[in-house]
Order: sequence, then C-alpha cells, then structure tokens
Amino acid sequence: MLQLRLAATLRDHFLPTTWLHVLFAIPLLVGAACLFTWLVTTIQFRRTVAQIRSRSLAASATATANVKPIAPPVLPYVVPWLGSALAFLNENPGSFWTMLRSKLAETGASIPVCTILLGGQKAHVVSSAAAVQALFKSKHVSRDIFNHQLATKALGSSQRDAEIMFPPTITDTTHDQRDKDKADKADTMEALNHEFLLNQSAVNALTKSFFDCLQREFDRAEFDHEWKSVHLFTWLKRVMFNVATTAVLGSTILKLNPNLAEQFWDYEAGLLARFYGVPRLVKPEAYACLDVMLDKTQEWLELGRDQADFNPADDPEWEPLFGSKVVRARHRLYERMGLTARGKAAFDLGFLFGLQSNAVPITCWLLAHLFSPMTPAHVLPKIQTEIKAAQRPNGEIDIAILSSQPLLNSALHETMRQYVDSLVTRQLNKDMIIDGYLLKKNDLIMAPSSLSQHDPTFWEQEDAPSADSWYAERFLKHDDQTGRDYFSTSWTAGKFFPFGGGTQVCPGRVFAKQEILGALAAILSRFDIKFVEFAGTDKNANLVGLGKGASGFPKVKRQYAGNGTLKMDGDICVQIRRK
Ligand code: HEM
Repeated sequence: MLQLRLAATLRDHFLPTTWLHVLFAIPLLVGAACLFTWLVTTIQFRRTVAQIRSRSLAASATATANVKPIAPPVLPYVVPWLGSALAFLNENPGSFWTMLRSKLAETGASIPVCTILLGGQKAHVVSSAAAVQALFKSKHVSRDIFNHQLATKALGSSQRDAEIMFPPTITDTTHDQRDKDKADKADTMEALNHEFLLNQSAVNALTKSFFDCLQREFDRAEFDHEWKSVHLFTWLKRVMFNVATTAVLGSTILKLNPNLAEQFWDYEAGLLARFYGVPRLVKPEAYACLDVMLDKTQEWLELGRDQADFNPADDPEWEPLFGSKVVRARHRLYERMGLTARGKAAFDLGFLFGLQSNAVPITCWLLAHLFSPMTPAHVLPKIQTEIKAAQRPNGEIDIAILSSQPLLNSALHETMRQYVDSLVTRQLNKDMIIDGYLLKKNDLIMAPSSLSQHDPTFWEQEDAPSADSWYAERFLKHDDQTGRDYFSTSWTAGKFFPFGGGTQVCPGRVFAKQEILGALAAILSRFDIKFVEFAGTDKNANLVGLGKGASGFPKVKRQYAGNGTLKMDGDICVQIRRK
C-alpha cells in the first residue's frame, strides 16, 4: 500500500510514468534475479548432495571405492557471478569456514570437497584429510596466478618483475624438458631456500644469530632485579621483530628505517586487502605504508649495491649490511634474474612478511596461554622444567634438546593449530580427481587451515577438549612401554598443516620452530614473570586493565580469511624482573 501511494505521489509530482516504471522495475528485476539464482543453486546443491549420499551407499554396499567421480556441490549463493565473494571477504576470522562447515554438516552427508564461487572464479575447498593430502601430493597444481597477484597487488612489484620472479610452472613435461628443468632449477628460489633456509647447518647458523641478538636485547632491556610492571606483548613484539630482522636481514635496514617494526604491522594487516584488490578508497590504511616501506627498502638495497657487499669474500654467517647468507644469496639471484630495484624491494618485503607475520604472534599467543589463569596450573611449571633440562651449565640453551621436549612441542603445535589461518591456494593445470570428485583445469583449489584445524569431528575424538579451545597436551601420546608421554603429529596428516604443504610448503618452518621455542626459553629462563591481569584497548587505543577472568583473555583482531596467524587484540600485564 505504502509503495503504491509513494509511486502515485512521485508520478503526480515529479516523474513521467515511463521513468517511474524503470525506477521500480530495476530493484524488482535484481531481486528476482537473486531469488532465481538462490533457488537454482540451492536445488543444484541438494541434487549433488543426494548424488553423494547414494554414491556412498552404493560404495559401502559393494565394499568398493570404485565410484564414478562427480563435480563437487557448489555452495548456494544469491548474487550471480559474485557468488560467495562478499561472505568470504568478511573480516571476522574463521566465520566463513564455520558457516561452510555447518552448511555441509546440515546435509548429513560427508562432503570432503565443496565448491565456492568467488567473483566468477570457481574455488574447490578441500577439508578431508585424504583430499588435502592428495592436493599436497599432486604434480598438476601450481601457484602461478596466486603468486602473480600477490607480487603485483599485495607486494607492489611491476608485472614484468612478477613474471621474472615467478616463471610459469611446467607440469606436463617430456624427458628432455624434465632434464632441462632440473638444470634450470639449480638457480631458483626453491633451490636457494633448500640450501640457505632448510639445510640444518644453515638453520643452526640463523638460530645462533637470532640468539646472539636476543641476548643483547635482553641485556639492554630496562628490567632490574626489582619487580616492574609491563605489558608483555607490547614489549616482546617489538623486541622479537627487531631481533629476527637483525639476525636475518642485518642491522642496517633498521638503522635506515627505525620505524620499520610499526610500519610492518600495518603493511602486514593490509596484505590481503591489497591482494583481493579492495580499493584504496575503502581501505586507505592497507596502502598507506606500502610506498614508504618500498622506498626505504630500496634505499637499503642501493647502499648495498654501492658498497658491493652482496658478494663479501668470505661470505660470513652474519654481517650488518645484509645479515645472513640467505639474504645475500637472494640478492645475488635477483641480480641474475634482472629484477628492477623496485622489484627487489617488493620481494624483500615479501620475505620479511614470511619471516615475521607468523612467528611473532605465535610466540605471544603461546605465552598468553601459559600465563593465563584459565590454563591448568601444572602446565607452566612443567614447561619450565623442560626448558631447564635444555640448559647447559653456563646457562645457554641447547636448541636440539629444547626442540625435543614433548610438552613444549605440543603446546607450540596447539598454538599453531588454534591461531594459524592460512589459505593454501593452488590452480589446477589439468583436470583432476580428488577423493572421488572431478575438479576442472584452471579452477582454484583451496585448503583453508582454519577449516581443517578446527574440525570438531577430527579434533574432539576420544573425548579430547573442544577443537576451539587451547589444550597444551593435545599433541602428546602415551607410550605404555616406557610409561612416558611423547610428542607426535603423525596422526594429524591432512588435518594440521600450519606451514602449508607440497612443493611450496613454508621453507622457514625449521627456523620458525627453533626461533619460537628459543625465544620462549630465553624469556622464561632470564626473567621471573608474574601474571597480573589481562589488558585490552579502549576507544583511544590505550591499554586498560581487564582483570583475570576468561572474558579478558586477548581477542583476535579482525582480518580477512587466510591472512596468516591471527593477530592479538589485547595484551597481558605482568610483573617482571631479572633472575
Ligand atoms: C610459525 C611460523 C610460520 C608459519 C605458520 C608459516 C606459514 C607459511 C605458509 C602457510 C606458507 C605458504 C605455504 C604454501 O603455500 O603451501 C609459507 C610460505 C613461506 N614462508 Fe613461512 N611460516 C612461518 C615462518 C616462516 C619464517 C620464520 C620464514 C623465514 C625465515 C618463512 C618464510 C617463508 C617463505 C619465504 C615463504 C614463501 C615460499 C614460496 O614462495 O614458495 N616462514 N609460510
């Protein structure tokens, strides 16, 4: 009634009849198109689910898995072409995957692969252990499109530099081609990462530099033998960032840009907004520091070029200008590749992202849980005992012993399970069958860590605590013969992959574990720390006390799905003194 009256008023006073019809027809048509899309996609979804159900009944009746592959169900959507893009692009961490999980659970069928439409692009989301493992093993997937988009949109490189840095992956090759590829591979980033990041002696050298710098920072810290109140993570986040940067990239980059630590967390928080092409107007903060950081990084690279220090004669484990061997090797490779100065700076910042964006927040979350009054009281003392067992008589930490401590490892892996939110994304270079589903060439395939790492049907087996809660002992198994607990992840294959998987699994994973455990051990062995209360930020971004109750425990910051480890919104206030 109201609409009709409004139409009559508009017609009589303002608009000619034809315009009025158009004005009212547009929203009606859009609404009808959306309703139609929702109906069609819902019917299609239900039909595929029914097919999946009858397929699994047939398979179990004949006791064979030999069933004809079908296309996965497509999650119903309302807006044509856009599909689930708007829901996917929300900044409430984990919510899209929780919605997807409950939609699939409602069907009552087991659906290990489901397709979502993201702005015209089909993406197959895999969640069963078998499907994720098949993805990691496949030789017919690559990260080419993802890498190019990352380089040009998120890191700020030119198209040309992105093409040089990420040449197209060749997956179907002849014998000759394969031999040629092998020879070419010797001079790639992958080979470089193996030599300078994954090789155990390289990792140990990086860890040693990290420890040396940490030692100096801790000696410099303004803590005495008297108790002092501090917000632990505000202090630690900066210390760890500067120490890891110095150990890996050298101290000069920080001298040239003393605000790198602050700029970095804005750059980091905006990475996926830039990657998804969210306009500057909508999210100016995501772009604000990119140019400044690129300029400063370029300045640092130019200093190196002038001083010709990419190739120091004795290639030391560490020197101030470019830090570690891995960074100097990267710069020599950039030169051979012919990257522009801007491109080199963009990829160095990308490397800094890899180095910092997960290890620092994981260390903070781990400490937050260890000091939280909600964590059972035996956990922290047990971890302190394990750290003590790894201390040499002179107080130094033996990293090999530290890395083999069961509870410490379990707590670290539980923290990664809980907080790493990465989106392993590949494109299909060929039609592929995964876990009985037919996936088409050129589609995307995604393994969201959050979906698998929070799956209650897997993590809550044998009465284990809720998949959404932090449980220090989750990765401990009991050995009846020795009567001891040991740490194990072998039972989690395909369900726990904080470092991604396949040929592009994180090359920094070995160093990351040593760095996090080493930082934790160094803090707990050098300082006495007493938990006072949780802290949160008020409207003016000042830290305020929130008491000791569960509601004060730090929240996760808003971020897009897959932006790496969730960032902490909050802190803990502690009393600290030197031992
Ligand atoms: C807890 C700490 C860390 C986590 C959870 C983590 C996670 C990841 C993930 C999920 C990927 C993508 C893998 C894929 O697509 O399958 C990745 C890539 C990468 N990470 Fe890490 N990472 C961590 C620490 C580090 C550290 C300390 C470094 C550097 C020393 C590093 C360097 C890199 C690099 C260079 C890549 C890109 C590799 C490529 O392009 O193929 N990461 N990381």
